[in-house]
Amino acid sequence: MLRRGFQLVKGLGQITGQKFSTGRNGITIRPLLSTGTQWDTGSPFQTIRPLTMSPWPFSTQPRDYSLPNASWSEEMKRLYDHYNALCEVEVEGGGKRKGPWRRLPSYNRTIKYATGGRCLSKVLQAKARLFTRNIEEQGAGFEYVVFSNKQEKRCVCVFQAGHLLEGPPGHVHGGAIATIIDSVTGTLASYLSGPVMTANLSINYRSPIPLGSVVLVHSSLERTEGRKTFVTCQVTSADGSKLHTEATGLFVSINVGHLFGA
Ligand SMILES: CCCCCCCCCCCC(=O)SCCNC(=O)CCNC(=O)[C@H](O)C(C)(C)COP(=O)(O)OP(=O)(O)OC[C@H]1O[C@@H](n2cnc3c(N)ncnc32)[C@H](O)[C@@H]1OP(=O)(O)O
Repeated sequence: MLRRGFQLVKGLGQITGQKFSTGRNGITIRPLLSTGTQWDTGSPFQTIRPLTMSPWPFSTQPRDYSLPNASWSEEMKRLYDHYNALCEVEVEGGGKRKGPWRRLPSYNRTIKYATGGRCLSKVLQAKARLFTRNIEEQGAGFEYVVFSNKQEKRCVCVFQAGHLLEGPPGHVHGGAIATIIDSVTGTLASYLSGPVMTANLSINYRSPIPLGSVVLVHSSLERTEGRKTFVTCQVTSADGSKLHTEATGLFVSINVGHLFGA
């Protein structure tokens, strides 16, 4: 029992990136370090609330996949530069200040404890990767960067679809399009409403997306109703002249304990 308790504490330290002090019997007393966003995970860790979550609970510095890499086409880089420039505005006297847009960093891992109320096995902990960031070869899968505008409650994603995302010959698979739409709308919903899960995604495919092309995924808040966040989404060609896909999404706010079986 004590041994199990110690394992839970050790595991929790891995989630939160914190060190916990232990008493003579190896029982947790209090966190030694407390920074970052507070997340109440519910059971099975009720004895050591309040929990705090560091932004990155792993020891090595993660790669930010939203930054340009060698696989990005000229079009992708141009659009990145365009939206990146909107993240800062010039002020009188020559300085700059933050603009209305933000580039959202993007990593290939989430927290180690993710499902079913149980700790993931060590193998899963080590191997789990975010679905959209799990292809090592640059440019082969999902290359994308999301910019958000909190004031206007919308975001735009610049998305370059790599050769491993083929569905119909020479064009992007519908499931891959659904994936990027879920990611972008989900990012907007969680940016505006905190932790959410996709409850419903409704997609109309209007025209195929050529493999290797760069498209824009626009997402806007439609409305919120209690725990429900409704968003809309349009995927267009880079110049906006062609509508490829449109979608609506419903995201339901969750207590993070939902993911831990609480
Ligand atoms: C920057 C960081 C980035 C992070 C960026 C990460 C981006 C990736 C985003 C990926 C997101 C995913 O893929 S998430 C993975 C796919 N999704 C899932 O696996 C979700 C599985 N479903 C669930 O866990 C659950 O059903 C929930 C959480 C969705 C809802 O369950 P619940 O919490 O018990 O809530 P419940 O009472 O059922 O519903 C609450 C309200 O929503 C309504 N509601 C619930 N489901 C539906 C539905 N399908 N269609 C219509 N309405 C619905 C209910 O009628 C109710 O309305 P009312 O009575 O209040 O009016």
